[in-house]
Amino acid sequence: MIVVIGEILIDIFPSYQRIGGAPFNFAYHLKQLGFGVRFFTRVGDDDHGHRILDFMENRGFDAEDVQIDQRHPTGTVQVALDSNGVPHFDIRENVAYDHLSLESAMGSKAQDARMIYFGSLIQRSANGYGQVQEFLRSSTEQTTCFCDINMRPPHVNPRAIDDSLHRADILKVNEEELDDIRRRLGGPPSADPFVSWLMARYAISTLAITQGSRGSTIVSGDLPIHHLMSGRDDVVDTVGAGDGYAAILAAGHINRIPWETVIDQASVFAARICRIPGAIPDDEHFYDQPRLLMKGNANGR
Ligand SMILES: OC[C@H]1O[C@](O)(CO)[C@@H](O)[C@@H]1O
Repeated sequence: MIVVIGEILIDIFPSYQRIGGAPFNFAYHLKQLGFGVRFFTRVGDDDHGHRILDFMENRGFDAEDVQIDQRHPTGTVQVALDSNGVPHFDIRENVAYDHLSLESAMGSKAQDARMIYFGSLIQRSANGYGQVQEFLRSSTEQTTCFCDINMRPPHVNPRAIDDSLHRADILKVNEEELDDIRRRLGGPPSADPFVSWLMARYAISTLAITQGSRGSTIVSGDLPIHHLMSGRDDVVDTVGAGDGYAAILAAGHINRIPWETVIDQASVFAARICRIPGAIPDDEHFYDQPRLLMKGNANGR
């Protein structure tokens, strides 16, 4: 079982609306790939919240894991796109997910999950920070903690970043986020020594760095593995590309697929997410190929 905690929200683009939020996007992909997933989140008792609940129930999520907040609205984000489809997010504050309670998750078997995914946006509020960190503290040693730092200034809580890095076994960041972390922490000024320093300081076993249309790098063990892209074509928007990448990374880790294969598949999947509006596809056949490719491998790691 993979346990995902965090926000779900409505991405409001200039001419369409999509369900989003990095934890939800991640959870959705893994569920479609055939993994057992529980997703703990919170929505408002409003039209957006009802739409989200209907959607999740239709796609087989457990509605009991979705709290309904009577006082705060469902999270929304205004998304503006530049000419390359790269988003600028204007994220509404004090919404339902900021008031998530993980009490029911802590009272269940969720701490025994094989993997827990968490991010940093939900930790912008004192409540979200406290809940996430308490949940992580109560997890067992066997659980892999997958942390996706989503720096969305000004929605950044520096203490949450530091604590989250301490909890992370697998860390996924983009290159701007890595720079931001470097500025906050100090450490070696150049890229490779900083990565080694960061991984040693926080006992991170695997670090993935996405570099937009230029590719990505996975560092796990001694050698970094690079994947170079030859640019992206047909981009609608890049919203959720990193979340798709993270989902394939998690699937590859769980099924012990060699990182060389994982990085290729994660890159292909992220590029496909860029060709659809928003972060998750409508077409259920979207997952046919990755579902086959990400099924364990006898020659795996
Ligand atoms: O963090 C806010 C934004 O990030 C995303 O999750 C994509 O990674 C969007 O769906 C959301 O609006």
